[in-house]
Amino acid sequence: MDKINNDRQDIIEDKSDLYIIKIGGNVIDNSENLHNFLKDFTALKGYKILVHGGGKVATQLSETLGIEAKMVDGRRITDIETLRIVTMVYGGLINKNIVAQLQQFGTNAIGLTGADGNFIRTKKRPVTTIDYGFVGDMDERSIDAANIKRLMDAGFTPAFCAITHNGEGQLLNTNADTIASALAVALSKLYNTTLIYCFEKQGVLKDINDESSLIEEIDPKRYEELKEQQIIHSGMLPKLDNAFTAIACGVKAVIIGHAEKLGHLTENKTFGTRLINNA
Ligand SMILES: Nc1ncnc2c1ncn2[C@@H]1O[C@H](COP(=O)(O)OP(=O)(O)O)[C@@H](O)[C@H]1O
Ligand SMILES: CC(=O)N[C@@H](CCC(=O)OP(=O)(O)O)C(=O)O
Repeated sequence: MDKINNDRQDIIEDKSDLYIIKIGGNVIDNSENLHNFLKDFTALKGYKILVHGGGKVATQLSETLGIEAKMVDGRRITDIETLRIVTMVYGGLINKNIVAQLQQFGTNAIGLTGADGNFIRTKKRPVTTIDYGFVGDMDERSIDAANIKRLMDAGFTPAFCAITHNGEGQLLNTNADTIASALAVALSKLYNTTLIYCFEKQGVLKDINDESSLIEEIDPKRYEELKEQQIIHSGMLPKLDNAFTAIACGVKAVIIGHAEKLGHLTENKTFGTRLINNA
């Protein structure tokens, strides 16, 4: 075992397998699908971290409260009212329900924002032509990998929501795909890390309306072509950008696939779209 010199603390490299699994808002919104997914998550052996979104639920609550939900390039414009809503929805309602269900299945989950344990510190996105409000951006020092490892060594399974903090008392809203990718990169220094994006489709599709049109592998060149042909658009663009960043920065494998297929990993079978880093 090698000793790694981490900025914040010295830690021992483990190099066990670690799965970082992100679950998207459309699955969370369906209680049966979420339940099945959490059961499959529990069945997966080894070290695991869950990251969840919940954008769909936050949008619904905003609208119920008469606050318009505004997204630009897949990111939510987060004014102070919206920050209150996302904190309640992601950090409270969704996170605690997920933790309770994981406990029911036997996973000793601990529900976290980035402020808890100071595990994820971000910086408020600077105002340019667009003011995103209380949105937090990550950098290479944002994640405290050493203390997350300690939590897992103590037997806990972290379940992160999409709320972070700036270390000066301010909570910030951070895209859950980005959190999953940054966690995977930081923890890949310590573990053999696989990043899995689970959502409501079979993976990256040639035709978004045809679930049988799965693209099984994508490399950076193919990604550029698919973008040009507008086969990939909207929320899939930041997801793939995050996924390619992860694989270029030491993450062993990245999979994008249907939440109902997570159980394939327990049987050592793959699923969805795999990213190839041939850069
Ligand atoms: N080629 C594609 N294949 C699959 N989904 C795509 C594709 N292009 C765009 N999308 C869209 O990307 C969405 C996934 O992104 P997003 O909504 O951010 O996911 P999540 O629910 O995981 O946060 C899909 O629901 C789909 O509408
Ligand atoms: C800044 C920003 O956009 N944050 C996201 C966080 C939630 C999220 O990522 O949820 P899904 O994975 O379900 O899309 C948002 O509020 O929508």
